[in-house]
Parts: sequence; C-alpha cells; structure tokens
Amino acid sequence: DVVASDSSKATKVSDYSSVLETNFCKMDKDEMIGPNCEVTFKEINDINQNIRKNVIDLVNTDFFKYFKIDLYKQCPFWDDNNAYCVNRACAVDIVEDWDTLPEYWQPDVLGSLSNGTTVEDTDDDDDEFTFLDQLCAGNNKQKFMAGGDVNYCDMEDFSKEGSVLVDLSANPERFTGYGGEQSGQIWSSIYRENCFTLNETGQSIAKDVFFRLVSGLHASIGTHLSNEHLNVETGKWEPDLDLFMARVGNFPERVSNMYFNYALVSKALWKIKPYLNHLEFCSSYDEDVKDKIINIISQLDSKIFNEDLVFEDDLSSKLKDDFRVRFKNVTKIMDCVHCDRCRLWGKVQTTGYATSLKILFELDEGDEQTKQHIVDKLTKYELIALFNTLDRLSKSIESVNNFERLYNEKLKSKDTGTLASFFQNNNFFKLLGKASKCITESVQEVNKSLNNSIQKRNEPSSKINKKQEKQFSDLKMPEKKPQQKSNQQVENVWKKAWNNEIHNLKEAFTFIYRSYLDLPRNIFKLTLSTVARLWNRFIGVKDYLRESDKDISYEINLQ
Ligand SMILES: Cc1cc2nc3c(=O)[nH]c(=O)nc-3n(C[C@H](O)[C@H](O)[C@H](O)COP(=O)(O)OP(=O)(O)OC[C@H]3O[C@@H](n4cnc5c(N)ncnc54)[C@H](O)[C@@H]3O)c2cc1C
Repeated sequence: DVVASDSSKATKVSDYSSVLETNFCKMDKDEMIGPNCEVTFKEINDINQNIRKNVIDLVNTDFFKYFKIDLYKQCPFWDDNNAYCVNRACAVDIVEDWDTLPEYWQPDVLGSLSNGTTVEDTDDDDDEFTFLDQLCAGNNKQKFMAGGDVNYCDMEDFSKEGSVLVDLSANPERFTGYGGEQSGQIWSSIYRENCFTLNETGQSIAKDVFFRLVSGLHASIGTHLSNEHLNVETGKWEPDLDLFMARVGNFPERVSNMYFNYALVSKALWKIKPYLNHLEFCSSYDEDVKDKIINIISQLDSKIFNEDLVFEDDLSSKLKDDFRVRFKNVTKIMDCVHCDRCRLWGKVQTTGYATSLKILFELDEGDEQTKQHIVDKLTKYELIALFNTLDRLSKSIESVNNFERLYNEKLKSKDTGTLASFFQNNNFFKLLGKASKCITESVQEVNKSLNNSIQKRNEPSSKINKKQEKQFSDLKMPEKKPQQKSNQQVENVWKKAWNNEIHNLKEAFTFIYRSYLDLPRNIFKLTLSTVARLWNRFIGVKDYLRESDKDISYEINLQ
C-alpha cells in the first residue's frame, strides 16, 4: 500500500476505491473535501479568510490585472459563425490607452502586439525564454515554450497578432445573460472530454479529478453569476440567493468540487513557493507584490492536495498524456464561447488550471533540475492566470459562505416557505453531508446527458423540448408549500364574507329607498324641461341646442 500523504492521518491508497464506490462525496463542514485532499471544508474557509485580502490586493496590482486574449480566434471544433451574444454585459473593454500602462505592458515590450511573434518564432535556448526574461521590461522578444509536451493549455494564444490586452479589474466576471443552447453545447463538449478511453486501474481517480475540475469551474462560474446578478428593479448588481440555490447550492457535490479546485490550485502555488523568492517583478512595487505572494502561499499546506495519487501506477504516463490532451481541448473550447466576457474569464481560469496541472503533474519533487526547468519557463500569462484563478475560487468560497448566511437569514424571517423545502436543517454544510451520491455516478449522469444532447440534433423539435426538460430535471426548484390555515384564520374568513354580504344588501336597500324619494323631484324636472321646450317653439326660438350637438343625435332608419 502506498501512503497517501506524509501526515499521521494518512489514508492508504487501497481505501480509496471503496470510498469512490460508496460515499466519495459524503461530507460536512468538518469532513475532508475528498480522498486525495487532507483538508476539511472548514479549514479551507479559514485559509480563505486569512488570505482573501492579500489575494484581492494582488490581482488588482498593475502586474496581475492585465491579460492577453485573442477574442476573434475561430472555434477549432465546429462552425460557429452565426451566433453572437449582443448583450452589453457580454462585451469586453480592451486597453486602448497605452500611455497609462507600466513599461512591461507596452506594445514594444509585449512584442507580439507589434511584430506578431508566434510560437513558431521561438527557439529552444533555455536562457533566452525564461520567465524573468519575458517578464522584465527591455526584452522585446516574446517567447513561449515549444514542444507543448508538458503544457495543459495552448501557449500560442498569448502570442497571436490579433490578441488584445484586457484590464481584468475593469471587466468583472458576473451575470451576462449568456445561456441557452449555445452555452449548453459548450458545457456538453467540456464534459465530453472526460470520456477517457483507457479502462484500467487508476483511471477512475484521474477521471474523477478531471470531472471535479470542470464541474468546480462550472460551479464557480455559476456562483459568480448568482453573486453579481443584475436586479432589474434596482439596477444594482447583487447576490441572488434563489438563483444560487438552483444552480449550485442545491447540488452539494458542485459546492464540494469548488473546494476541491481551491485545494488543487493552492497546492500548485505551494509547490512553486521555493522559487518565488528568485522572481523579480521589474517595477517599483516589486517588494510589495512579492510580500503579498509570500503571505498568501505561507498560509497554504502541502497536505491540502495529494497529486501523487492521481497518476501513480504503471499506466500513468499514458493516462497522463490522455489527461493533458483532454484538458488542453477544454482550454481550446473556450474559443467557441460567443460571449466575450465569458470567454475572457473562461480562458483565464482554464489557463490557471492548466498551469496548476503542469506544476502538480510535471514538476517532479525528486528532480531539482526538472523543477527549475518547469518553473523558469512559466510565462507571465500563466502566472497571472494562476493567481486570478485562485482569486476566482477564493471569491466563490467567500460567496458560498455569504449565501449560507443569506439563506439562514431568509429561513429565520417570516417568509420561509420557498427555501425551507431546500433544507430541513439550518446548516448549509450539513446538507453537503447528506450527499451520498458518488462522483462516479455524477460522471455517468453527465455522460447520459451528453448522449441525449448528441441525439437531440437529429430529432424533431417536439422531442427536443422533452429532452430539454429532462436535461434540467436535476434542478430542484423550490415548491411553494400550501399555507396551513389556523382555526382563527378560518373564522375570520367567514366573518369577512358575512359582513360583505350585509354591506351589499344595505347598499341595495338604500338605492331602492333613494329612488322612491327622488321620483317626485325627477318627474318635476322632466315636466319643467318639456314645458320649456314647448314654450320656446311657441315663441319662435327655433332650437336652443347648439349645431354641433345635433350631430350626436341618433336616428334609426328602418328602411
Ligand atoms: C466557458 C463559459 C463561461 C461562462 N461565463 C459566464 C459568465 O461569466 N456569466 C454568465 O452569466 N454566464 C456565463 N456562462 C453561461 C453559464 O455558465 C450557463 O451556461 C448559463 O447561465 C445557462 O445556465 P443553465 O441553467 O441553462 O445551465 P448550464 O449552467 O448551462 O448547465 C447545463 C447543465 O449542466 C449540468 N450542470 C450545471 N452545473 C454543473 C456543475 N457545476 N457540475 C456538473 N454539472 C453541472 C446541469 O445538468 C445543467 O442542466 C458561461 C458559459 C461558459 C460555457
């Protein structure tokens, strides 16, 4: 048996298969977030609270808030020319005022923006395309890793001529209105990448890691769009609890997968800690940025994720290659997203995960040279993506806790009807503990839904609607409970009805009584007006009605 981690609470590998089969997802706040993570939900909440401020500060520095993206790159998997997201919320504001940027972001330093250097232009000289060379101002050669054998994303993206520079802080990830069949197709394609062909021992852990990774990304996006949702009444961006519950909160394994991603990215950062001291950020705030990074990483622990369990048997290298190619495809699928804002954040986060996977799976602990080689070759875009992905997850964890508070407040308030059906007890994380569904089952569910979506294209529209209903059948929307009426309430209803009837009867009698009273007066008025008209005719006044009034008299012609 191989020991899963170096701590005294180590779990043995042989235990994991049974865990996978039974209650892989069973958890509560004090439970571990997964078999290869020796950390509880509560511990991650605590870590997150400690690092949150530094993470926010870091991603808002001039170095970490910019990212390059090719917004016009063709989708490599299918023809997607006829769909656009035209919402303003889908748009990305690109950087055009270059004068305000620090030196290392100027076009001549970025190289590719002015001369279109691409991957093909790179050479293999290790000294030349190190992270530092690329990072520092003054080196106008844009260089990327050739070969791609250790990369989990396409490095080409950042060197494209058409790439634009974007200020991430000016383009927040939030609700855009992007959805429907197009986004459904993207998610289906992403989950389809999880269909590993190998059917050997060890595959299930790798497959589960892959699934949790994309599901965690999906859940994190769902959390952000629920947390910053446009309230059309107030015009403000604010948390929408019901939306969060419907997309994420109602599915404990999705929440758990976000925590899993947090652990995975954190471990990758922990692994490059020894090298961060050597990095220079080429600007006056160098020390400040470095301090923040060190502060963040020093709160992390190696036991947070055990990557050695994922590819640890004889077949691992083949499986790892498969895993790498498949994850690379996920990053490429981002080019098929029609909402620019979603594409931007999708690209940032998939690049961040790809970088984490490279650090976790390719950085051999025992081989100092390989380690140095991988870390030195990290590009600034990978590092920026890595920390921004941590920020996204950190914000998601913070939001989950905030939604828990909102949920409890709502539960306490009078109108508990809607949400009470979601949870019987007050603790959001206790609900997580009730989830006995295994991740493997979730994978099968997704595969089933993928097959449905493939068949869907060839079916008539009536069938499509039925399938669509099926696809969303996992959404447990709150049911309104019929209100139990107390005896007193029932009594009040009868009393109200009786009073109403009496009131109507009174009104009717008053009307009849007044008619009798008014009769002599009305007869007098009628007689007076008839006498007056006759008198006018007698004295020769033709008609005292105005000409225009004549037009409104009606004549019935019976001919
Ligand atoms: C790359 C990308 C980025 C996006 N970014 C944004 C954004 O920034 N802002 C925005 O408003 N919208 C964004 N979207 C759209 C958003 O993700 C949803 O697709 C959209 O809101 C429609 O949601 P839906 O309820 O129809 O189901 P979808 O979220 O499209 O999900 C489809 C199906 O997948 C399954 N599913 C859902 N979540 C999970 C999960 N976590 N794990 C496993 N299975 C799951 C369910 O069966 C569900 O019915 C993005 C989409 C993509 C593909």
